[in-house]
Amino acid sequence: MAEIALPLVDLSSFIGGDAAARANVAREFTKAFETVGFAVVVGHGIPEPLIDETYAAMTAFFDASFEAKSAYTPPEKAKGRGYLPMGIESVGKTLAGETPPDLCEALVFGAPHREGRPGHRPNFYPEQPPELAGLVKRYSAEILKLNAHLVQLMALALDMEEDALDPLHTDPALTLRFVNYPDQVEEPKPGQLRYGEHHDYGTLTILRQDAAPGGLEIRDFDGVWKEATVVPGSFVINVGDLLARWTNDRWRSTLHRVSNPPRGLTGSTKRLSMVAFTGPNEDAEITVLPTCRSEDAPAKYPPVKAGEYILSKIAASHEIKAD
Ligand SMILES: O=C(O)CCC(=O)C(=O)O
Ligand SMILES: [Fe+2]
Repeated sequence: MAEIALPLVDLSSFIGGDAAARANVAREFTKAFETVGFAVVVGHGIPEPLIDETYAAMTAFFDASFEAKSAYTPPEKAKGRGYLPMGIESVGKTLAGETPPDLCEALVFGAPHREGRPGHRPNFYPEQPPELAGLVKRYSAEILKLNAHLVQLMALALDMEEDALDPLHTDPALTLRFVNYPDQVEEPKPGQLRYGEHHDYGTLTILRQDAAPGGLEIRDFDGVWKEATVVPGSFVINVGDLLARWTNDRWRSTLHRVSNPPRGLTGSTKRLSMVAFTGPNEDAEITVLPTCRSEDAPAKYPPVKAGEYILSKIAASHEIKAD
């Protein structure tokens, strides 16, 4: 499998830099998303100890028994919150037809910053390990801070004033998905992957991956699957369908998947990812940006409401069988 080094962007000179430094980062950002649809960011400002502690708490949660974890599966068996055991999701389904279930289990939290508000379904916080709930809330708050920088970087990178998109992100969408990909004792079925090929749905996805074998692969321009190299201390950021649409496909929502580890490494291939899917305010109207259309390249998409668009994508392709 060929490897691809994703374009590396150092955010520290955006977060703390002057106008010239910020413009430079914006140029790198747009180049990455116009070509690969993915970037690796360092200098992101999220404290490494918090990331490590959250990772360790999630490892402890997934190491618990199936019975203990299942106490946090919501009755509706939908993807938006709680514990999702292995066997009920097959993300590649709509693209590749009926495919065997993905070889992962997940713990999902919907927008912790909206908790307690009318209409917000409560999240399920495991009681063990006891530090997990607090860590999820702190991690979520840090991701939101980073996202606020990324929203400004996005605006600048798309040739707007850097605060142009702020009003659409006063209460941003956020889903946190912690995913455990167990060591594969049994050989996967034909066509079965850790996580099947898919696009993300929102604007930017912010992913912390570890260095376990059997990792992220992206489909490059040439149609060839390539393994993304892992940069310690970084986040992988990629463009989702809503953002591609917003930019009239100037930025790419690139197909990606998580591969199975080599059989020869069985015994040491457990992988844990921490994924944050972000989006604008639920009621934001997403109309192709004026800087991404022209007389020669008119808008390809009618306006949509951000929240409705993401929900319809989830409903269409992540349909889950209730038993
Ligand atoms: O675990 C990973 O590296 C990627 C997961 C992913 O693509 C997703 O959750 O959408
Ligand atoms: Fe993804």
